Amino acid sequence: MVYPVLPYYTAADKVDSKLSVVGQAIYEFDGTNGESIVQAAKYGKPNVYVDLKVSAVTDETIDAILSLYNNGVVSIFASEEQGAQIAEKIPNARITFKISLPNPVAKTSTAVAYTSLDALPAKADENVVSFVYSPASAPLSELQKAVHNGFIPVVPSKLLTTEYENVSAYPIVEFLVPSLVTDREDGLFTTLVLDESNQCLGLVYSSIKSISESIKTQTGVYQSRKHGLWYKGATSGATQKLVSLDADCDNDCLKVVVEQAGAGFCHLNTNSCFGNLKGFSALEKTLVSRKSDAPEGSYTKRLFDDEELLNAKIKEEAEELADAKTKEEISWEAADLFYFALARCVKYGVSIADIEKNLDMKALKVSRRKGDAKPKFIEQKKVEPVKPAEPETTERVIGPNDKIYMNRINAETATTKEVEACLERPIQKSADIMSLVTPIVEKVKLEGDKALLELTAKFDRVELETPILNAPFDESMMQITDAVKKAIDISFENIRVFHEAQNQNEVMTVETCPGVYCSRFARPIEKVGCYIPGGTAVLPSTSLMLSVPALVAGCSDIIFASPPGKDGKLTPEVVYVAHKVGAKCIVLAGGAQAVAAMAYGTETVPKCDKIMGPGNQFVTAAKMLVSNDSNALCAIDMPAGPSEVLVIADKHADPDFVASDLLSQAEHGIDSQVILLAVDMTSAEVDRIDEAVHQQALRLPRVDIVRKCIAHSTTIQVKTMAEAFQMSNRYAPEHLILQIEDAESWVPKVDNAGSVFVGAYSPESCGDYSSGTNHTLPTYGYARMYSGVNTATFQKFITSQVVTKEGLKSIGCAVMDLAAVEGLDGHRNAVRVRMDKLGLLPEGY
Ligand SMILES: NC(=O)c1ccc[n+]([C@@H]2O[C@H](COP(=O)([O-])OP(=O)(O)OC[C@H]3O[C@@H](n4cnc5c(N)ncnc54)[C@H](O)[C@@H]3O)[C@@H](O)[C@H]2O)c1
Ligand SMILES: N[C@H](CO)Cc1c[nH]c[nH+]1
Ligand SMILES: [Zn+2]
Repeated sequence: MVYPVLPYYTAADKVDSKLSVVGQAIYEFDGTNGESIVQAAKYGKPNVYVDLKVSAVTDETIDAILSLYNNGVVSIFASEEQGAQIAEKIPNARITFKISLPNPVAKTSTAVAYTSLDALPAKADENVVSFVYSPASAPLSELQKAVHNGFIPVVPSKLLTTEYENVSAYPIVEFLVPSLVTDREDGLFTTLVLDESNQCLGLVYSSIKSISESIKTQTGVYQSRKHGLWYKGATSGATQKLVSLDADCDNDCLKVVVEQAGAGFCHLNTNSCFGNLKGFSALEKTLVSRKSDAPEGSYTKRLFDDEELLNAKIKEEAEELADAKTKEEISWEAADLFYFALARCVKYGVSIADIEKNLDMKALKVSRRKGDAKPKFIEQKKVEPVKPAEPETTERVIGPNDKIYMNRINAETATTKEVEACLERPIQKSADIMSLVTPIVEKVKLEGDKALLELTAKFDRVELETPILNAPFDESMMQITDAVKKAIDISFENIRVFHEAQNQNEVMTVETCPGVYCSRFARPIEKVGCYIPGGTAVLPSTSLMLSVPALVAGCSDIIFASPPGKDGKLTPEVVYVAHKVGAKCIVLAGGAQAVAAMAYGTETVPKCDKIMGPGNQFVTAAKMLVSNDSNALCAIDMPAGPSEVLVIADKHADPDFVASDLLSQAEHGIDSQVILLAVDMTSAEVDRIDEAVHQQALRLPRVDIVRKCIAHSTTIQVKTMAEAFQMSNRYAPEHLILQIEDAESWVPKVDNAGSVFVGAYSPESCGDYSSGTNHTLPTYGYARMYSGVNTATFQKFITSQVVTKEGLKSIGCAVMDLAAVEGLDGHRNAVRVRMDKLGLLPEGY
């Protein structure tokens, strides 16, 4: 049952919030005031009805009615004739037919409204909601009689709240009186108290007096069986704002909806008498309280303050939900999405009840009969506010049956901007990626192993019992074939030899002036973290590239980290290398969480002084994040992100070789990029490379990745070698391949690159695995200022000096003069006292 009175508002009436407890209202609609009805409907969130008061139902009226329905209007009260006209245009129109007695009742609707109180049927039809218009002069007793017979009186709103045309206002409670029944001896009404999300807070009792007080004060007031009237929260402070009142189907139980303040409803300080709220209501409550008093620096506070972070999380979780497949994954991802979505709602004061109201409103949507739309309506639909579309990507999509070829541009005819656009890396904006990675890093920092295990379950879809594998490693974990073992051993040795040659372990000493000896010596960094990627492909070669230089440098603790496979195990080749270099342990985790664990340490993961190694955008962003956190006290090698290659080729290059080099990097990942600078080549010559790319790509198992990478990779035709090197130096590629005549003679022109592959027989794969150079190299253009991993990456250099008496004589005055310029007398004095004792102090010092 709904509250048995329907307050009527004319266009001139002011909406009174007190009446919203009735939960419904009807507004007069003259064809022009639709917008204000929609606005009024939002006030107090009642069920909204509309009384149609137009002379004729025109197309404009229909448009306006459609808009009313679609903004949540429950039903339009209309004459039988106008109601029929509406129904003809809008198939699902919800109409309450106004029946003038003694006309026969045409039951074409689930609701009817009688236009006068006179000659009503004895009882309202149980299956139809029956309203009855009451004149302002109708005595309360007559209205109560109608209620008793099952009708809902439509009463001028003013009559319910104020003095109206010299008639005393009717207390709203009086409309409940004739309908409520109770079988209790004390005459009280059993009352359920609920919050706005329909969560039951508890069971109490009401009397007509307490209901009347409740409406008057707009708060929760009940009837205590021992203590009389009970103003909820009067002593505890846990007050209630009255939202609505209702009775159940047989009128013997009241439903009171409230907004509960303070600790909760129950005297035991729980949210409800059935314990604390759970699920959405609990989350909403927590977020609302965090919004007002989240501690500075907390994650929730950051979420509320940083719109970009919050929005990025919503998008990320939505994508993950879309990708989730199993029941567990879907519930996990949906929970994450709802959390961030609700945080955004709370930030803007939107409650779960508002969302539910919106859902109900959407369920009420109707549309015009097909083919009947008037041009004006179509235009209106066009301008309906829509969510701005995501910017469309201009990137080409290479489908499974399409030819796999690179974009092509001629630098001679293209603008500088167009060329630069082709050389832009296909990476996520750093602000976006940072906002994804920051909470991951924070979580591991705060929760240690627990977070590490949770994030591994989330991102790598594997549930582990421990995130660490400590040395000595079990033989069974490094079962590899002899051929692979031999390949690793050969590569190991070449890498060792090349990095040993770089080892500057001699003390370097220079006498800068007589008696002043300056030295520099290297010391290994003690604890080093080696990140070995394992997302789209596990890269045991990277474990060699990081740990062999660490071994050469003499680092005492070598810590590996690599994401485990779906079976929770590590690649045996990685374990074999870990064993070979004497690694202390292997962290079974990947991504930003592995980086955070090594940077801050956890219960099981040792804190590292420096983290090395390549990885995807999450890994690279996390490395940059922790290296900027002075609390982490952790350095990194460099930003080594998605692989990339730039090939400079001329007409002498073998198209198959060029294509194979481009593809060997394109297969790394969809965020990799490959660039070809074709120097003084004809279009036909470039076509041959394109053809080779297509043919070779089709034979690769990772062709799907290749397609996506090639779609944002370009061949740029340039005229001269000078132009090519200028462009390459600006791009600063991770790998530079020179497939040009007399390639070695061009090496001096290289200013910026991670590693250079010179001549037709130096494919990049050799450097990736076995030649001896390191494959962990700067990407994104960081080759302009960073070197690739080398032995020095694992060392720090300490300087020392010996200043003799003679030395003091050489530089003492210079030190004192500069200290005086800086106003640092203590510095000056440290030289002065010495020179004084030695009798070396010149006049004036
Ligand atoms: N520059 C170099 O020297 C060099 C060398 C070798 C490899 N690489 C590059 O390293 C990269 C390796 O990338 P990869 O993905 O294969 O392995 P990865 O180990 O770097 O990343 C995988 C991890 O990313 C995390 N992850 C995945 N999706 C995520 C998400 N939506 N949110 C948060 N975390 C997420 C997961 O935890 C997963 O373990 C490739 O781009 C390759 O080109 C570069
Ligand atoms: N080309 C990568 C560096 O960008 C390294 C690698 C490992 N395995 C194969 N390739
Ligand atoms: Zn590679």
